[in-house]
Amino acid sequence: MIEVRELRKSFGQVQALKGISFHCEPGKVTGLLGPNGAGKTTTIRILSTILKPLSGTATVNGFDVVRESDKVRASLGVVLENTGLYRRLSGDENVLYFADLADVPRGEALERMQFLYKLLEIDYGKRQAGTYSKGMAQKINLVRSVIHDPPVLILDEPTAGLDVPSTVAVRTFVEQQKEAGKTVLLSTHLMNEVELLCDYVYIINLGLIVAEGTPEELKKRTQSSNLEEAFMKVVKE
Ligand SMILES: Nc1ncnc2c1ncn2[C@@H]1O[C@H](COP(=O)(O)OP(=O)(O)OP(=O)(O)O)[C@@H](O)[C@H]1O
Repeated sequence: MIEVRELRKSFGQVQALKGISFHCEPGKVTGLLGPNGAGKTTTIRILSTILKPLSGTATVNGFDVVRESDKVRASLGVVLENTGLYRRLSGDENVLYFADLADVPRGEALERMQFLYKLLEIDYGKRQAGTYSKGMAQKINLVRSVIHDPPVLILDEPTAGLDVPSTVAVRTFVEQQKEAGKTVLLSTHLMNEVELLCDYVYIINLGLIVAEGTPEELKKRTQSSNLEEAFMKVVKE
């Protein structure tokens, strides 16, 4: 579960978040959509405890992102476009290093790693991460993000710059996490991704939530034949 209430954040004169509220439920994929500069990354950085809000509250798995940041981090898997893998380590070593940091027993970590490798068709875990293509690295990054089996998963543009097979792998992963009952927050610019994956969507613009609903509701409300059109109408308003 993620609960965000009246979250505000400024960078100097720029009001990146002007009091946004939303929530994400277990077993659902919630989309956070918005044009460039809308405030999506700022929101995700606050939820990941990298940034502190100016005011308002946010909880992840019931823990406050400011007062209980350790518990929030333990509850969270975060996938960013930049994978940040250690290039000199193999994929396996990257994954297991994270498992160690999260105090996951080795047997459990290996079992989970093998399950996810199979799901994502990873057969290159023994190779140095520095030799991976972007898609290969992102798939290892997905495994690493959930090796501690967190109840909440946040993905920021997880398919940016990936080819079709890698994009499909990311989607398979998101669907599996949803089926496993995880709370998933997905930030993306890709409307077909939203249509395929998201149960509920919040559209953010200029630091405010300007619309919310299921993809179907948003299309209906804006009398649009597709989500891209609905998005454009909402953002222009
Ligand atoms: N560290 C920072 N210093 C100054 N301004 C910032 C900083 N981080 C974000 N901003 C500003 O805050 C606003 C929201 O930015 P944010 O990165 O959250 O948007 P976004 O929705 O993630 O955009 P994109 O889709 O381009 O990634 C923008 O006006 C941005 O320029």
